[in-house]
Amino acid sequence: MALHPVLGKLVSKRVVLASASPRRQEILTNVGLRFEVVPSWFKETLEKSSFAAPYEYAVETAKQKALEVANRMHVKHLRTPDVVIGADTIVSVDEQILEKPVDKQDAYRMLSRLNGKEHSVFTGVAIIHCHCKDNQLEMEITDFYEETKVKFSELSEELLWEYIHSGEPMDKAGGYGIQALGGMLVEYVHGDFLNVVGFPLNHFCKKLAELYYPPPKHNVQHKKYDSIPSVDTFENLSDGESESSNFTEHKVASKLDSSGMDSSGAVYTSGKSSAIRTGLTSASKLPSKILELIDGFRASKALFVASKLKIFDHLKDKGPVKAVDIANDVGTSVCGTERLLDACASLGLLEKTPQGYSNTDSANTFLTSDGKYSLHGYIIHSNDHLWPLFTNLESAVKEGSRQNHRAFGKKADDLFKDYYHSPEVKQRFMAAMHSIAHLTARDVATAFDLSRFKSACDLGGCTGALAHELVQVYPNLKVTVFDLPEVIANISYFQPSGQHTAPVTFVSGDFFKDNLPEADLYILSRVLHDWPDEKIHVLLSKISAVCRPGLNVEKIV
Ligand SMILES: Cc1cn([C@@H]2O[C@H](COP(=O)(O)OP(=O)(O)OP(=O)(O)O)[C@@H](O)[C@H]2O)c(=O)[nH]c1=O
Repeated sequence: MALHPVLGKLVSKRVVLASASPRRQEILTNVGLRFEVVPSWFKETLEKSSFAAPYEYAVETAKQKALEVANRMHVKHLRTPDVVIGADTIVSVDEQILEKPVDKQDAYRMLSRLNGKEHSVFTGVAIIHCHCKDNQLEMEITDFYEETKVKFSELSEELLWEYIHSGEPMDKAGGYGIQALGGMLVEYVHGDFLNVVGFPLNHFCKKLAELYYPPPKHNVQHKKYDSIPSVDTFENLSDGESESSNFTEHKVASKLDSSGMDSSGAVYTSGKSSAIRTGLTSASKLPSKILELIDGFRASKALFVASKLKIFDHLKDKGPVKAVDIANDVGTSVCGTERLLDACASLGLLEKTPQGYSNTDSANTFLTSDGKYSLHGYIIHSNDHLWPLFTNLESAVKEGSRQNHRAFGKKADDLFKDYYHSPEVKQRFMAAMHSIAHLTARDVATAFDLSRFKSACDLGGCTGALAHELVQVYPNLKVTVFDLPEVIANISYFQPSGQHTAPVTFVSGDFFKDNLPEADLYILSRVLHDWPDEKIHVLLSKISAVCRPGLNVEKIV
């Protein structure tokens, strides 16, 4: 594929995406780019009237976002990245710039302006190459923008409000997301679709091609790339030609050698430049997805162990702490702890400074055990339960059976009896289900329009995390959580505090044996995968028998 050679140039670099936009992360991940995400703290408050054209505002904002991250990482974390990418997407209509709406009324104002008209979406992008010289940060900034024209159909007030109530507009420039429900509002798109979504991938690759494969000096005016050069063009470029650039193939190769990526040794240890020249061995061919899969378990295990040792709890609300102090408090070896902490820092879970280690924002939010959005329970379940099972995956494939006997020394005839046989395992399992359900509940609840349903039954709904979110999103919905008596007896610990619990009721029973509570909508979330086909058939038949004719059934699995 033609784009890979140029993205391959980034393989050995520490690339940072200075953006919190999940769409940008997805667009770049989808093409195999490996990067850290460090959202920028730059406030998007530049004076719009001081820019001659809307795109200049987007480019400057993108640049400021990237500069803020590059400087912060250099100064605060002593982790100077090689490349920082910043982006800013704006919508422009009638010479006005629209960014993300601040509330529903603002979204309505924006969508009304776009209604029935053509507008432009501009994304400004900044690519900053960083070098650290004598502890000084040196930066080379490249920026560009891309424009895409989008036309909205004539839309009724009712439709606009329905769209606004879906929640989709709120984190999107212009108040719409073309990639999801907002796509239904759009009559045509002229230009790069991904530019509207938040990142002009094609233009980005062209820029990288210009940077990494600059035209030879004697021929500058003839060798401007109008489009992304083909693979052949890249492979024909000799090392000598590339040496004229700061970003040479040679540098890529030597970095890969020294970084200890021994799994690629066959490619890179046969001599730096010759390795690059032979067909198989271009940096573009580095199978980064495969390497990630090979090494992925180490990263998971580092996270699991740090969570198990409650290192993120230990660092919560503290300034930097030295490895030796953490080791003393946790009761672990100093050398082992230091290595684990370093691994966590390189995985972006901790920050490391000469003063010691501290939690990143996302560690504080997701990895401490008592946070509102803590994933601690799910991590511990993954470590204590799923890890030993997956270790026996080979036997599971060969034998076609569960591996509980190998992993835990006893057969699992009924998975849930197994979970609930001891209070400790039950608590762990419920905490795991609660943490992942709580975190994803809002997305699940808003992925469907469930407003026509008056009552719902969440079968196997455990602690009610999804149920509580559903009644928030659909105030007219009453939700019953149906789960085993052992579960229902233990739910109080997980209930949200405050007023909003009234429409959720808990009923205990076994959904294979007992009558199901009456409801317009039945939800099976994280349930079906646990059971063999015969059991699923029993369950779905029971649901089908109690479903009332005339009401649609949504399936959330
Ligand atoms: C028009 C449109 C925009 N977006 C999103 O709108 C945000 C723009 O805001 P931003 O300020 O450029 O970025 P951000 O989300 O605040 O992140 P950051 O880079 O950290 O400032 C980005 O998310 C884009 O995907 C869509 O997802 N779909 C669309 O059709």
